[in-house]
Amino acid sequence: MASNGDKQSGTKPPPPPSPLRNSKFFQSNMRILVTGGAGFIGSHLVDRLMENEKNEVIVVDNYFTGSKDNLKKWIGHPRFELIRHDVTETLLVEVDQIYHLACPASPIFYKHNPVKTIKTNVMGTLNMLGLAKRVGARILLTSTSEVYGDPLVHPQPETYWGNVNPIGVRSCYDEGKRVAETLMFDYHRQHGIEIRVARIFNTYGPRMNIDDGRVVSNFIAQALRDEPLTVQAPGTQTRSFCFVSDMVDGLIRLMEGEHTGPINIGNPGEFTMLELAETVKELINPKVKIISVENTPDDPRQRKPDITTAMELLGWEPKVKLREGLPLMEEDFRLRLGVPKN
Ligand SMILES: O=C(O)[C@H]1O[C@H](OP(=O)(O)OP(=O)(O)OC[C@H]2O[C@@H](n3ccc(=O)[nH]c3=O)[C@H](O)[C@@H]2O)[C@H](O)[C@@H](O)[C@@H]1O
Repeated sequence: MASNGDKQSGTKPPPPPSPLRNSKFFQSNMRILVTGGAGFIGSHLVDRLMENEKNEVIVVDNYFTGSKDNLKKWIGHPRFELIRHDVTETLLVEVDQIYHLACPASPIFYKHNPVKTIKTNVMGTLNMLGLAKRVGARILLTSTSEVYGDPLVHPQPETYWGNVNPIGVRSCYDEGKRVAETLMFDYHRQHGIEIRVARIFNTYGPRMNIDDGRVVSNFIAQALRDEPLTVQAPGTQTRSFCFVSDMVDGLIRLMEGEHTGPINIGNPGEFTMLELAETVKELINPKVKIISVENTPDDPRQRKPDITTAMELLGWEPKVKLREGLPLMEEDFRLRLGVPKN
């Protein structure tokens, strides 16, 4: 299919991996770099990668939205290394795989410093591609469903080119990720880099920043604090929420598989924001009020992944339903907010 650029003609063979890989005398582990590894999805990915004793994991993070707390169980582990580093600067490390996640992902954070957000997407991705080229590593970019903008096609397949405002307040993120995808495919075609591109749809789970402004974290924190659930108008806008363990499973399958992507990774269960608020109210705090508040510009009106490609090429589909995932996140938020269950 057209969206799987690995079949393109004219692609150069990939740069050779380190000679140590073929050494008869030295059996080294697989070295994996995770940028943004102290963040929400990144830290869950690190947990999964560390479970495999053949992996050494290097995390780089600038801690803008990530936190060392998310990785505390690995600090000091002989197969783990944590580096404070901003991906807009070059990085020289010897690795076999790069999971490139670094970028603020919550709208309030990425809009806080839009110039830095687009620099992270453009220069950060260029730097990681430069590294992949130098050391012959395979690189996976976590792109986003935001590349579809306010989609006119529903659900969104990878072949849809999107409906994005290039000069809006979300563009630093949406267009930033679109350029990052372009860079990935240009490096693949021009330099033979082994690439993987995932388009992540809204993801939730334990370790999300409590006050990061995203809808699931907002509603759960509000329900636990006995504050009204703030549904941004009109409330009929939809999203599809993927539990973080499913997301990590999809990312690893993509990295280990044979397809460049882009591939949508998300849960096709679609909910309006009003439905989500009602579900959180029912599951967590039936006494809480639901109120309507003003929305922000360019908010996509509907979003749902078409995951046919992920099912066919990766044998992947999400397992955790929203009603199963919300209580797991509630448990984590209760611990962090100090609100015990009655
Ligand atoms: O996962 C994705 O695909 C992308 O979605 C997010 O963007 P968005 O879907 O707008 O995420 P939220 O800020 O959680 O908003 C979702 C919906 O909930 C609504 N919302 C948000 C917060 C709130 O308190 N109440 C509320 O009704 C928003 O208006 C929006 O319609 C972020 O841009 C990225 O994390 C990510 O790449």
